[in-house]
Amino acid sequence: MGSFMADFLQQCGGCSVIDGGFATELERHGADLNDPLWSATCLISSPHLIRRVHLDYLDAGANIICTASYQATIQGFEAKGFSTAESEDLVRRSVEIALEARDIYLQRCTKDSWDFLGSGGSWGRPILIAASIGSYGAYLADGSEYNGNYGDSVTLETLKDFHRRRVQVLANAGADLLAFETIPNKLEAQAYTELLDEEGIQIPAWFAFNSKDGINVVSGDSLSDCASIADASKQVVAVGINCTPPRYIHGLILSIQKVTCKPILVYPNSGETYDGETKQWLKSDGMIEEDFVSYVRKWKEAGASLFGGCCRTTPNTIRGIAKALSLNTV
Ligand code: MET
Ligand SMILES: [Zn+2]
Repeated sequence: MGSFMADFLQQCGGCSVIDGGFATELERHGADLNDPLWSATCLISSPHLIRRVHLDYLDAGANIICTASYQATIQGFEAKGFSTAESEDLVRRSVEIALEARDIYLQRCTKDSWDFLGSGGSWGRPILIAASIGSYGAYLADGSEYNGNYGDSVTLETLKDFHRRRVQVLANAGADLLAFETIPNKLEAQAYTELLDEEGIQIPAWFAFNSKDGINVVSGDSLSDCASIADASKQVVAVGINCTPPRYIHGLILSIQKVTCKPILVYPNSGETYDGETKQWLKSDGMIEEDFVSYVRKWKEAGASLFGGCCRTTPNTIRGIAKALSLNTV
């Protein structure tokens, strides 16, 4: 795993572009995600829309696309009446759709190379498929991915048992890496590193934590402790932050850097906050997309090398980031 990310970043010219908000982009296209499976409900009802959103992000310049599996759990599909085998197929399908999108995109680039060269000449850029894994809190769908409060009855073993089969299925489905996202506490980070090891997972992983105060991860656990757990795992090839307001990112990068030399990734949300009761996103700090993109320079200076967006960011955000990085204006 040692040089996986270094090699990839080198092929990308030093920095790489991650995609933007996936679930919220499905919603913008009209998908109804008011369901315990959230975006994963589209694996059942509208795989074409999933493929479309992946393609939109590739067209916008992303080097890494994250699959629709964030909230796709075997337990969640079983609760809807699917058999275990069908549930595992649906989880696997999330990777297959992303692989299809990459194939379609690359074929189109070969055929329409004129358009492609016209759009910035990024022909042949490397593209990775990251199999998304949301936290146990995301499966509970009760907001606990934003407070990391699982209660005393949830132990390291509970979390390992919960995640084990999905991690195996996703790791064997053809993805290039596993993206553990929105990790709310130390216990879950520890469970992931142990699982990667115990299951002999053959592909690398990244760990992305979330914060709501700009200092600690959302549970209140220390970010340094969390990032150190990631640093200690040979399988982990990048560590960072996702789904966190842009204004906190700079400081968080600096604290991650104190405990790891691994590449740092950041893919913040739009800066709006989600109101679980009204199920609406509220503008909180007047962040507009141009501001977000202009922050990339600061984040790069602070030491991050993979940049993208999370909830409520769009292909436009990603186009802005890709352009800024390719023009070396950041
Ligand atoms: C709540 S964070 C969601 C992350 C996931 N990759 C998505 O964009 O849908
Ligand atoms: Zn998000």
